[in-house]
Amino acid sequence: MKTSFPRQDIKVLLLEGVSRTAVEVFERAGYSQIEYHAKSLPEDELKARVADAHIIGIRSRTHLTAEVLEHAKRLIAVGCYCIGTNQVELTAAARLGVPVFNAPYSNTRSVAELVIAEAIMLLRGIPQKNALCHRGGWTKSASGSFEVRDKVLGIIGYGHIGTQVGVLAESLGMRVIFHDIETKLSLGNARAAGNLDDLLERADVVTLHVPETPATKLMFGKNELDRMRKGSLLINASRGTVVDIDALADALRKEHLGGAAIDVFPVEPKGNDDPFVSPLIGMDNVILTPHIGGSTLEAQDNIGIEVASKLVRYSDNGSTLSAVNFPEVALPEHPRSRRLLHIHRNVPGVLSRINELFSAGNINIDAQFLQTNADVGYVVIDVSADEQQAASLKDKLAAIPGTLRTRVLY
Ligand SMILES: NC(=O)C1=CN([C@@H]2O[C@H](COP(=O)(O)OP(=O)(O)OC[C@H]3O[C@@H](n4cnc5c(N)ncnc54)[C@H](O)[C@@H]3O)[C@@H](O)[C@H]2O)C=CC1
Ligand SMILES: O=C(O)C(=O)COP(=O)(O)O
Repeated sequence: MKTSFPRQDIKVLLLEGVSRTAVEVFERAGYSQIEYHAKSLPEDELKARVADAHIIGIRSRTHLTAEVLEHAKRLIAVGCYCIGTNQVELTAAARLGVPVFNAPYSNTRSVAELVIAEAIMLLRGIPQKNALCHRGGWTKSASGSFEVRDKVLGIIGYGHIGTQVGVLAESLGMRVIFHDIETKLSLGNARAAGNLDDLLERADVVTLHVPETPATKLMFGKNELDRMRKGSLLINASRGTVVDIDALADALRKEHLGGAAIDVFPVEPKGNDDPFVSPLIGMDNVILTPHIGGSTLEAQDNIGIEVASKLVRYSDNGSTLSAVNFPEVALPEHPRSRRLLHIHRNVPGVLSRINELFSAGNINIDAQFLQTNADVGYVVIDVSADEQQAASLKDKLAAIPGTLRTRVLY
């Protein structure tokens, strides 16, 4: 289908080494202006690179703050090639008329597998034994080494990842308890703990799977660590801001915890050439991984396809299905009509102004789709109009008070 804004004029900026499958999706769809960076960019360079970008693709490291987004004057959409979207100021993006997409499930299994592997390794004391062997030592002993069977796994945040971890853990014979702020359907024999303290007091291994929100920031500090059983183990593959890392280092030094596996940190290096600094460095009973919970080839390839496809679909057809900050509209193709998009602040009266415009111009509306959220209204109008009429309608739509963006798609 011919779009009114040629695809070859649409600039796609891809950062943080997103999978090449994303590039292939864009290229197959006719998008040829693709700027690809293997790293996240320092803020000044980011502001410069986003200035003429229509589509931006990032992973967890790039912070698209309101200030950065203000520099992206041509921005149509953002794709987070990951699950977390905390790195984007979602409300600011919505207020600029920019939908943000992610891949809510594509790396779920990868994180769950890593967590299970870490639970096994930690319960067997493998990190310490491995470190000692590398130093030429040898401690063949069963002391402090346990099977996972029959141990209690406490899952905090029983969402997509938490439930997958629970299912895998039960298949190994673990007893699963969980805590969530929402009421959740238990899978298998998992049971909701009475509350967070109850979970901490019962679990042999605690694993965190909450998103980064104001409520989860430092939700796991000295109090929570003190509540954990002596010798128990902590796994965090959620976000580095969730755990007070100094309090964790302290609990490990005092041997209150038996070990930990940490994949995410309050401050993470921007790329693979930058140094990693953490109070946990040098602790043999701690597995440190460089935020690779979701970094498997399977997950990254799927994420590349999933997010790029959502971005292409929005750019070509206007569909916002599964956008995380935007009214969701799934649109059929109407190739014989012209499609106009109108994104506006969600204030009373905009839709009637839009419809007045069409009736005054005697333009027939073939189909109309409207969805709103607290901040934004999104209207898609398919009309019988020629190219000139569509261009003039776009200008008139843009003049309606409260308008954030208008586009003629085709
Ligand atoms: N290490 C890595 O590479 C990866 C990390 N992640 C992180 O894992 C997080 C979780 O992912 P999903 O399971 O897909 O998200 P999800 O949204 O399906 O599940 C999160 C769960 O946490 C619960 N929750 C929220 N606030 C809570 C609180 N204060 N206390 C207890 N429960 C709370 C929610 O109700 C929900 O059930 C992501 O937001 C992301 O930050 C995701 C993928 C890869
Ligand atoms: O999916 C997520 O939320 C992750 O944390 C994975 O992030 P990444 O794409 O590896 O930077």
